[in-house]
Amino acid sequence: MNDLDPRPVYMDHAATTFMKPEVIAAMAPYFSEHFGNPSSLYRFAAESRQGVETARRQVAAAIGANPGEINFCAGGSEADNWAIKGVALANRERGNHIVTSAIEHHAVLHTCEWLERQGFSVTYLPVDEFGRVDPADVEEAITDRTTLVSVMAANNEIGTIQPVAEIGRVAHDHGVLFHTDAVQAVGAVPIDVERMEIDLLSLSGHKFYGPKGAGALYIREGTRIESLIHGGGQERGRRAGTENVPGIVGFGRAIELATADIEGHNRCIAAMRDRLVRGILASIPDTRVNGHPKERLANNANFSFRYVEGESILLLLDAHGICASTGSACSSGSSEPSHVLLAIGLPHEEAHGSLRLTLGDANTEDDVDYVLEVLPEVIGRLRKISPLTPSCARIPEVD
Ligand SMILES: Cc1ncc(COP(=O)(O)O)c(C=O)c1O
Ligand code: FES
Repeated sequence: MNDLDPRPVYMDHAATTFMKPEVIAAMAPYFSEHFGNPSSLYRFAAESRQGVETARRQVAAAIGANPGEINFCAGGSEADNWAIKGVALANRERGNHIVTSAIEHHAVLHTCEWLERQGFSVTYLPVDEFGRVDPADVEEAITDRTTLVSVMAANNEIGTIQPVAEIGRVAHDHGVLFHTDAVQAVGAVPIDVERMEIDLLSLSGHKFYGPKGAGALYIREGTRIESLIHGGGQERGRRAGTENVPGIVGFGRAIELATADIEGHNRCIAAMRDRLVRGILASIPDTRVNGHPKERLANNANFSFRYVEGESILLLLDAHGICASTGSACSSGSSEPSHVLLAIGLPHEEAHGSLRLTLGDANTEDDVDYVLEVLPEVIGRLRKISPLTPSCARIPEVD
């Protein structure tokens, strides 16, 4: 970004995405002319009802489900809470044990911790150095008291894709339900709930160019699950509250667009990402790439730069108009760096200097060039002033 071009270089698509014009266009009439309450009986409200049902079909088609198995809610966090608390509470007489992984999103981890405080027991599986869960570990962790396995489809920080189908098979071999948080995977990894043996799957619209505050939980027909939100009879009595009709309509259109050509989209994004990674590794010494070399989201690049601190990197990048993320957490008041980076075995110092760049439809090759121009300078400047930098370290040249 310079004085002539105030557009930021946005490389934080894992945090959220802009909304596609087609999505905004699909939503627009539901803010104005089709404002009826889908539950109302007069004909005027039928447009709203149809908007919701069209979206339900679009979501179902995108993941290989039946429309009746799609339940709209307020986003990925609610879907995760619903899946885990809902299954744990509904199946209490069968058991009180849940198996999950150490690198789940906090919407899963904090939900599991809450359940532990209510008397449930949770196994947090370790991951390997690339962030993969071993299906054999899932099998070993399952006991006759286990009611749910919850392992994310793809990790939001390091982009690692899990062997979801294998984990689903293991869970089902033992008669245990399988939930996956697919918030980061939808639109990037083809999802088929039948083939992958998934019973519950969390989705969030704002990660695939849809609206924020719109999400869904796929619940396989016949699954025993409690509701979290009680009240009216919306969502066939499973999730009360007047529907966010424009949000649901946008969510449906966005998932349809995001899953139309996953392979072609990934090819294009991965080409940019790979050039970015190569350029960074070539120009900044003492750098490592975190996550799986192959089984990773096409748009994700996660680095650790030794001797520097992630939040300082972000501040300097921000001063250059670059939006990115870090796994370090000073500003949030926690002195602990990312649980994901620690779980893949990074020493504390390296986990502190992490940077996540996630590409998407907002990016061009020029953006990659710009980051490749700015980042070595930023890291060089920080290493020069860092007390951690040894005198023998090679520091990128700073003007
Ligand atoms: C893997 C994962 N799960 C859940 C969430 C929460 O989704 P939402 O922001 O829609 O509540 C996120 C969002 O960052 C995520 O990346
Ligand atoms: S110094 Fe920032 S998270 Fe540790």
